[in-house]
Amino acid sequence: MSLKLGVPSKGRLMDKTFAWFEKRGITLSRTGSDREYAGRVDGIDGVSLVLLSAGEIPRELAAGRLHLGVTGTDLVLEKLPLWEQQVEEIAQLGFGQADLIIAVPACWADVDTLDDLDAAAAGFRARHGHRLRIATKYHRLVRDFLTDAGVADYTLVDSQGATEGTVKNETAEAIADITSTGETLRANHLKILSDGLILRSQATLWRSRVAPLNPGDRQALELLLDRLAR
Ligand SMILES: Nc1ncnc2c1ncn2[C@@H]1O[C@H](COP(=O)(O)OP(=O)(O)OP(=O)(O)O)[C@@H](O)[C@H]1O
Ligand SMILES: O=P(O)(O)OC[C@H]1O[C@H](OP(=O)(O)OP(=O)(O)O)[C@H](O)[C@@H]1O
Repeated sequence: MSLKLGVPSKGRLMDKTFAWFEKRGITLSRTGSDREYAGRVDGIDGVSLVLLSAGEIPRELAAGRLHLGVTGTDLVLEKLPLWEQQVEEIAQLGFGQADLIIAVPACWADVDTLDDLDAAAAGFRARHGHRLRIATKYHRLVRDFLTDAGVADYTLVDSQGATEGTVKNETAEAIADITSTGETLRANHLKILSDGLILRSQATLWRSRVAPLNPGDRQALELLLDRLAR
């Protein structure tokens, strides 16, 4: 057995995570072919690298199959309702910053706030006979946020990618998604509600509170955390 560290298997989070560990004297690398999801850890003993989807890391930490994992705050809070009992935040890594927001068509001149959205939703239902649709993959976070804001007359439609396109494609009237530069929103003629910020997210190193640790794992964990804290 060894201490299992989960890291996103591709894209911006993987590269920046590798660089973050490298700066602290721990080399993470992919081994084998480009398509083989195998990796290794150099610079510390007793730690193995698990490459997997950023979206699956919260579940693996909560199930205790990973001891440590790097993924965004947004994904942990969305996927783990009891996240504080299941994982502990070890370090915010200073990259992968993105805001989870609610956006509507830029041409909706009368809708700039959540109250406006609430009013528009009631009018929409009266006119169209069905509820205003909000496309998102962040179902739990969006529902909780809108409940707190007193917005009720809407329905969520699932969108696992290219969410900003759903409005043009007429499968939703509004969206809730992450934005970083804002370019995707602008390109799709959407505007953020002035009070529509649900969450600020960034890549974070998490520790599972439930993963079993044998004495060797415990030693490796202490050593690793000590190295990362320097
Ligand atoms: N444009 C962006 N800028 C910065 N961070 C982003 C951006 N888009 C996504 N992220 C962050 O990256 C993390 C992974 O996002 P996402 O689930 O979209 O991954 P993915 O690349 O689609 O990977 P996978 O499909 O394998 O899960 C999330 O925590 C998210 O907040
Ligand atoms: O504000 P911006 O800098 O334009 O970035 C925001 C975009 O980045 C993410 O998409 P990603 O590239 O992960 O693709 P996806 O649509 O498949 O989620 C996110 O879902 C937005 O669409």
